[in-house]
Amino acid sequence: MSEPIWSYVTPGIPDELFDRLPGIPMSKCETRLLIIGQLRLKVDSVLWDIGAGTGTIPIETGLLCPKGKIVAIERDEDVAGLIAKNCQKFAVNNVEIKIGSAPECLTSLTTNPDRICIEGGRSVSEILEYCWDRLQIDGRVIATTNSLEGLYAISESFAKLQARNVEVVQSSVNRLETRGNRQVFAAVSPMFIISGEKL
Ligand SMILES: C[S@@+](CC[C@H](N)C(=O)[O-])C[C@H]1O[C@@H](n2cnc3c(N)ncnc32)[C@H](O)[C@@H]1O
Repeated sequence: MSEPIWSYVTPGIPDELFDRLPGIPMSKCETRLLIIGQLRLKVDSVLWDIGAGTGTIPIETGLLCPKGKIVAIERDEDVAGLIAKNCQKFAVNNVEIKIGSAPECLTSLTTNPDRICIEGGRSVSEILEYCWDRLQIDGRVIATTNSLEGLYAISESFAKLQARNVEVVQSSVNRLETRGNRQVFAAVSPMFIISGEKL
C-alpha cells in the first residue's frame, strides 16, 4: 500500500491537495484551522459535520481523532461523492457520509454527537435547534457564517438555547500572492466562527 498523502500529525492540509468540484466552496486552510481549534476535539469524539462540502473538516478531524467517528452530512449527491473520493485519497476510514438535507436527515443518525460543526444551510436556526437536542451534555457546537444576518441568526439561537461559554471570532487572514510582476497580500474570505457549549 502506498503512503497516505498526508502523514503529518498537525492539521492544516494545503487547499490544493483536496480534489475539488467546480463551484463547490471549501473552507480555506487557515479558516479550517480556527474551526478545528474551536471544536476542541477528543480522541474519541463523535462529530457531525453538517454541510460538509468538499470534506476538508471530516478529513482533518478523522485524522486527528483516530478513535472517533465523523459523520459528514451533505445534501448534494455529487458533492457527497467528492467527500468519499477525498477520504480515499487521504486514507481516512472513520468518516460516514450521510446524504440528505439537515435537519430532516439527522433523525436517522442513531449516535448522539459530542461535537457538531454547522457549515451549510439557510435554515441554520432550525438546524441548530434540532442539533441542540441531540448534542451530548458537555458537548460543543460550532457554526460558521460570512454574513451579518447569519451571525445574528446563530447568536439569537444560541441565546434561545441558553448555550454556555459562547464565543465569536472572525478570521482575518491575508496570503501573499503573485500577480503579474508584483507580490501582493490577498484576503482569505473572512468568516465568523461562533461556538457554544451545552452544560
Ligand atoms: C460552505 S460549503 C462547506 C465547505 C466545507 N467546509 C469544505 O471545506 O469543503 C456548504 C455545503 O453545505 C451543503 N448544504 C447546505 N445546506 C445543507 C443542508 N441543509 N443539509 C446538508 N447539506 C447542506 C451544500 O451543498 C455545500 O456543499
